[in-house]
Amino acid sequence: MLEVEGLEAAYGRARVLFGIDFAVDAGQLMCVMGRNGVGKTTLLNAVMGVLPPTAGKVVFDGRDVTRMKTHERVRLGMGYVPQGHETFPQLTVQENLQVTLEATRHGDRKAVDEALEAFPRLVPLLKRKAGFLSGGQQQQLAIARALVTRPRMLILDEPTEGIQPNIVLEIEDAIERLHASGLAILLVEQYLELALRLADRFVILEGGLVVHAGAKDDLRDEGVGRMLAV
Ligand SMILES: Nc1ncnc2c1ncn2[C@@H]1O[C@H](COP(=O)(O)OP(=O)(O)OP(=O)(O)O)[C@@H](O)[C@H]1O
Repeated sequence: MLEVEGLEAAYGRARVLFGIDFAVDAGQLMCVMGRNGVGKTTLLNAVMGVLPPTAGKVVFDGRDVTRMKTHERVRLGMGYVPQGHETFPQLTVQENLQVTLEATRHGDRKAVDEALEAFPRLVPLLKRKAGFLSGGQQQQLAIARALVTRPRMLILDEPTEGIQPNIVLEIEDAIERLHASGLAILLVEQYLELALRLADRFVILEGGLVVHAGAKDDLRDEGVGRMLAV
């Protein structure tokens, strides 16, 4: 469903990705792991066209999307939730979802209800401004907004980072349910326990390269722990 081939990216002259290869099959949950600063966020930004790659290819559902704009990729079914749970702080929860719906091509109002089913905690907060939500609630809203676009693949950058523990569990449960419902997911996650719970497959980045890749059970290898240890 998603193929990333020889992907390279840079900030000005500073090269960050040096030829990344991996693929995510339909319905699969792929976890991108690695220590701070190895290029995980850069990889997602390059996959989504937020940072145009300097070399390589991104293919989604058989279409080469490497040169497409981010919004065109979203229309094709790539739902992106960047790091830092971005929402419109001055708009209410309802308005945040509505604005996203209006930007979609399908325009089906039921998509808002479906997104809220994934995050029922947001229902009593519909009239509250997003800026007044807790970090965890904002993250739920950010994922719900991506769901309103009816993605075929959800791309999540450290969705539980810096979030209070009781909501972390809710977010993990929601990701697990979305995955169980057949949605493909590309998840950046630093923590081994979470990857062990959710991932089908994983890649570990180091210095802008994939240094290890495998199936969930390979995450128990001793060497993997060393690659992730700070
Ligand atoms: N906007 C930017 N301009 C210049 N350099 C950047 C920029 N964003 C990131 N970098 C650098 O690129 C490298 C990879 O950063 P990136 O954020 O992709 O790593 P990461 O693995 O996602 O780390 P973290 O887990 O801390 O988010 C780092 O050396 C970082 O300093």
